[in-house]
Amino acid sequence: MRSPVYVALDTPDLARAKALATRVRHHVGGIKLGLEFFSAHGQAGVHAMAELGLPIFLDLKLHDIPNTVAKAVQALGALEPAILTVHASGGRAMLEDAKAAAPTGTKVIAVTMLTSLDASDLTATGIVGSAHDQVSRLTELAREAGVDGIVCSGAEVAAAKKIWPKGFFVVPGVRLPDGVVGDQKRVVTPRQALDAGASIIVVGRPITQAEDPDTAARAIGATL
Ligand SMILES: O=c1ccn([C@@H]2O[C@H](COP(=O)(O)O)[C@@H](O)[C@H]2O)c(=O)[nH]1
Repeated sequence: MRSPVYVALDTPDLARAKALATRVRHHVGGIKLGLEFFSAHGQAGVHAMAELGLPIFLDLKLHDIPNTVAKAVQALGALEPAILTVHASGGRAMLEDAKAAAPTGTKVIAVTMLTSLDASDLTATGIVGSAHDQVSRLTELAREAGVDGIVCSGAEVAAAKKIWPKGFFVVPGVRLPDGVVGDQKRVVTPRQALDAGASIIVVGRPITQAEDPDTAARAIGATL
């Protein structure tokens, strides 16, 4: 069975991304390419990474008016990513149009509340309620809009799964108990995320910044 761990290759260096992916390929289920990589290398870079044969999660977190997002999704279609992210807060029409514009095999996943935010960040942006309330609200919206699932932290995934039992749940902000948290605020361990209902977990720096990335990836896999 394929590992539920997707490694986030957050680097603008194509050679480094390829080298990292090659080292950890037997311990992960796929690779996640985000804004840092895509801004540096665009579609050509994604094609180059796809040659490694692992599923590609294109984490661009699209967020704009429905027409613009739909056209962007269409333009990305040739890449046929396994997973593509948009922001749930873009609204129902944007989510519906993103899903309609995506290739059949691509899961369109809505980011609810970034794992780098906590309750005080919500308040500062004028959002009423807890992280749990916000994720629940946006999970319901994503379900109604017909996308395939959501991104949330491991602290909310069980509640989100109750709202949407058939949803696909992506959980970043994952750390081993003694791990460096960095800019993440809502963090759980890989095991906790999966036990709570994550479909896949995203792990970046704990693997990519490790002295020995394959040992780090293997160590995370051993806890699952
Ligand atoms: O809410 C979110 C959505 C996406 N991410 C992305 O996941 C990885 C996490 O990297 P770490 O180094 O393991 O912290 C990164 O690419 C983010 O862009 C997220 O962290 N939270």
